Amino acid sequence: MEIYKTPIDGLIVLEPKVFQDDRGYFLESFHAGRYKELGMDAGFIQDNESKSVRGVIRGLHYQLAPHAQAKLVRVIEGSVFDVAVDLRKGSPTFGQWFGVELTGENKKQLFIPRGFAHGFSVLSETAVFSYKCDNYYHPESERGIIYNDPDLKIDWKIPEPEAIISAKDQKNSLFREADINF
Ligand SMILES: Cc1cn([C@H]2C[C@H](O)[C@@H](COP(=O)(O)OP(=O)(O)O[C@H]3O[C@@H](C)C(=O)[C@@H](O)[C@H]3O)O2)c(=O)[nH]c1=O
Repeated sequence: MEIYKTPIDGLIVLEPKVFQDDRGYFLESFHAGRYKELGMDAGFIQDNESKSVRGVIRGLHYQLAPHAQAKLVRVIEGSVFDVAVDLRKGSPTFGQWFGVELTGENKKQLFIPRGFAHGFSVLSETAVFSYKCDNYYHPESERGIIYNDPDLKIDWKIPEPEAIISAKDQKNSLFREADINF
C-alpha cells in the first residue's frame, strides 16, 4: 500500500496494492492492524454506500462531537473529486481544504479524521461511493456547510450550472457561521 501525506495533518491518501490476474483484480480495502500502524486508529462501526449521477455535489457534511465521525472513503465505480475541510479549532490548517480525485480505476482512498467536513462532486456519468465511519449516523448532530462557500472557494471541477444539490444541502450554513465544537 502506498501512503501519501497531504498538507493537512492527519488527512491521508492511500493506494492499496492491487493484485491483477486473468479473472480481474483483488485488493484489501481495509486492514485494521495495518491502518492503525499507519496512524489511522479509528474504530470503524458503520459502512455506507451511495450512487450519484454526474454533477452531483454531496456535502459538505459533518457531525458535532461527541458524534463526530472519522471516515475512510473510496470510489468503487466512476470518478469523484473528494474534499475534506479542516474544522479543528486550533489546527494550523483550520479552514483549509484538500481535494483528491478518487476513481474506480485509481482505487485511492482518503482517510479523514474527526473534525473535518466532507463532500464530493461526481465527475463521471455515475459514481458508486463507499465509506466507513467510526461513529453512527446521528441526524441531530448533523451539520452542513454550503458547497459554494465564498471563503472556502472550493473548485469542485464541475461547471456551476451543472451542479446538482439536494434540497437539504442547499440550506447548509456559511463556513463563517458554522456550528463547530471540535
Ligand atoms: C448519512 C446517512 C443518511 N441516512 C439517510 C438519511 C436520508 O434519508 C438519506 C440520504 O441522506 P443524505 O442526503 O444526508 O446523504 P448524503 O448526502 O450522501 O450524506 C453523506 O454525504 C457525504 C458527503 C458524507 O460525508 C456522509 O457522512 C454523509 O453525510 O439517507 C441514513 O439512514 N444513514 C446515514 O448514515
